Amino acid sequence: MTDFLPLEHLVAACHWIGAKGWAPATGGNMSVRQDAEYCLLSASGKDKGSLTRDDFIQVEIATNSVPSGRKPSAETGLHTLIYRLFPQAGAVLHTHTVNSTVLSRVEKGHALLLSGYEMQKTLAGQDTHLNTIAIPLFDNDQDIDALAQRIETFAADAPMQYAFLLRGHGLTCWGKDVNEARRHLEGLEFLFECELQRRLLETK
Ligand SMILES: CSCCC(=O)C(=O)COP(=O)(O)O
Ligand SMILES: [Zn+2]
Repeated sequence: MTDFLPLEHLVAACHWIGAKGWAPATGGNMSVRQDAEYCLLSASGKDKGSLTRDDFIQVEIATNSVPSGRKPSAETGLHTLIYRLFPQAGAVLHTHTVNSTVLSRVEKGHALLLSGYEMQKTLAGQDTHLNTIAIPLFDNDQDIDALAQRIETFAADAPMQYAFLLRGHGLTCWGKDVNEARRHLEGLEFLFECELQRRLLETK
């Protein structure tokens, strides 16, 4: 994979995610779009904080087929779904943070609602704390094809932007490029921390 700058950006993002402790014990996976047909996905089962460019595997977006025969992320089907649903999505980051894991269990509804936070403006197109941002929240499933199908069905009726949460599992977010996906991840993670602390304090 020579001279593909977005992959360099993705590898740097993986190292940053690892340093933050947001992909512990091989959790998490990351990808970047190559073109309309292919993406590059992190290899399954590796420490995502120390990936190199050789740890990224080409996957066909339409079919999840892997020309090399190597083993990309077990959650490949969620990344390719995002690239199919959103032709403008250029990168996808999935993390296992404590905040997203706990908050997605504490919240019993089908979305996490965020409002009143200035940091909502870290999300593309948001220009005020007065909006309510709904991050869809899906029950986790070990059957990734079934999970992807559930998310696709939801997205057909309710346009998704930025991210979704998997209950007790983590956050999957995306952006037009690696930098935007990274900003969405950092912004959402900050908002989740605020929301968790607000809920803790307000229930005392
Ligand atoms: C080790 S955590 C369980 C699997 C998971 O949720 C994950 O994000 C990592 O899976 P991968 O196959 O991408 O390594
Ligand atoms: Zn995961």
